[in-house]
Amino acid sequence: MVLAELGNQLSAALRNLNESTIVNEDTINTLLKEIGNALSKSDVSMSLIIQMRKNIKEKVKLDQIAAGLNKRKIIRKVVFEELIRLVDPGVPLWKPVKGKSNVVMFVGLQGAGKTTSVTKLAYYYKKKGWSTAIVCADTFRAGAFDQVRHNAAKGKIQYYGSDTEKDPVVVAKAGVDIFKKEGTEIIIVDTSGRHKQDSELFEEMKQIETAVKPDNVIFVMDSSIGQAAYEQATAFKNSVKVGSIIITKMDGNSKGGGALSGIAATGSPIIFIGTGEHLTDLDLFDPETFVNKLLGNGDIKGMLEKIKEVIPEDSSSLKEIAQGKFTLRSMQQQFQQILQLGPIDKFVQMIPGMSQMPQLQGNEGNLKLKAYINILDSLSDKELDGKKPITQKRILAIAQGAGRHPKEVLELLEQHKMFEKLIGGKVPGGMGNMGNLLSKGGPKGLQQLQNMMPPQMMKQMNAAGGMQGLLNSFKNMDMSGLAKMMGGGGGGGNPTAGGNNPFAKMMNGMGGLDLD
Ligand SMILES: Nc1nc2c(ncn2[C@@H]2O[C@H](COP(=O)(O)OP(=O)(O)OP(=O)(O)O)[C@@H](O)[C@H]2O)c(=O)[nH]1
Repeated sequence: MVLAELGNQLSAALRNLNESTIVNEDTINTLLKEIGNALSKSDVSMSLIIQMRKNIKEKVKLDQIAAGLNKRKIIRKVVFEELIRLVDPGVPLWKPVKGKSNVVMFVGLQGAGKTTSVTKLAYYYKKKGWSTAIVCADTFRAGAFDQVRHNAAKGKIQYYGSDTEKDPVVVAKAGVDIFKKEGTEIIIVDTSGRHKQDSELFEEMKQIETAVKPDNVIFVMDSSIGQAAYEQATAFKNSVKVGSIIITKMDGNSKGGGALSGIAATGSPIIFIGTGEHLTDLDLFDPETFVNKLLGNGDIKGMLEKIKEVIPEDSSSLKEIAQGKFTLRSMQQQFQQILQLGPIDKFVQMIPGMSQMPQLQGNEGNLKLKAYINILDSLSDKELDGKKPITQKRILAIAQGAGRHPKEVLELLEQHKMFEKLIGGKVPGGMGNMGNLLSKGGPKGLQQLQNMMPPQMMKQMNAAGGMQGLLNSFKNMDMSGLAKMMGGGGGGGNPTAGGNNPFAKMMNGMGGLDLD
């Protein structure tokens, strides 16, 4: 993950603060030094670091903190606020207006990820019910229009471009006019990549801006840009009215701090981050969530949003779950929905403390899920609905039909039995009531789910058996181990172990949702 190293070092600095026996000026100076070093190693510009250290110093006045107040907590809060300030210039986010044409122009350095992000953004709004279109005004790079054509086709998005017209201003204006006339709500203009030194290309960019009068100019920045970020971003800001930022390739391993300096240079807020090459690899940016993830505190908000996106409130499997039933068909439906969450590894990273686990790279969870879906697809309707038992002979036939090992079929059936028990409320501390929450309440139910999460989640997670075991459970889709570890009691363990532990309940609840 980009900025992972920075996150580790900042977390370590804050841990040192927690572990220090006394808190005095020396403690603060040491902390500031460690934070400064971490930021500097990640390519954050020196002027930003100096400013941040000054701000922290000014806000933390040890001699003015009343006796009895927790100094460490106050310092941590100030550091957190200042980290947020690094990624949040405090400017309101641009929001398109429904029912009118909103023109968005993309600018950025060559290869920053503009064309990819243009399609992702168009797709994002399309999925939310907006009419969207792409205009390719990159007449400079050979193949740019083909790339737009190809990407747009993938997302079934309207597009405009020209194979013959060489003047990008003409193409941009013509495309925007056409889509405006059609009443398209989001019209995104992709422009060619340019470098600070390309004065001609910068002039051309200004002309496109004048011609299409964008409601928002989005500056696309590659997270690996490094120290050059500030200067480059300033050059763009001085030429066109940069209103928002998208940082791309956040799924990579770059240091990432340079991009943070780019934010300061433009004074514009980040609206999205690119987290992969696929159409859906675009995440809304929320400064607080970002810093929480950076410090390994997880992203519960994002996790709930994702669940809300893929599990419809009227899902028949949720209705069944609410009634304490869980058939293999429900399991099949839920697995399919979970796959829509994207890579499971990414999802798991939203859980506190797991964002920086190197073991989470890869796609094993999804492969397992797909294997299970293959097996479930080989079942007959009666078997899926629990109207016919699955015999030994059938297990062999199902395995053959799905192209999987019979052991995996057995494993799946065992998992199903365990979920069935949990959902049926046969396991104390199980998820009987979770199905209700989610199926009846929809988003409200999710809110309740969120409320059930204890603040000391991380502590409990560690106390409950350690990260590695938990991680393995996630990766192996082994809910029984996970439930046991959380004190829940699935899969033949002590069924009463869950007690009133809310975290155990939550994990059991997730078991019912097949999030693992
Ligand atoms: N891993 C990853 N790759 C990305 C992301 N965004 C873009 N890319 C890749 O980055 C490369 C360049 O992306 P483009 O969208 O072509 O970049 P561009 O800014 O339009 O390029 P020019 O038109 O030449 O300026 C492509 O290989 C993309 O697949 C991202 O968020 N993550």
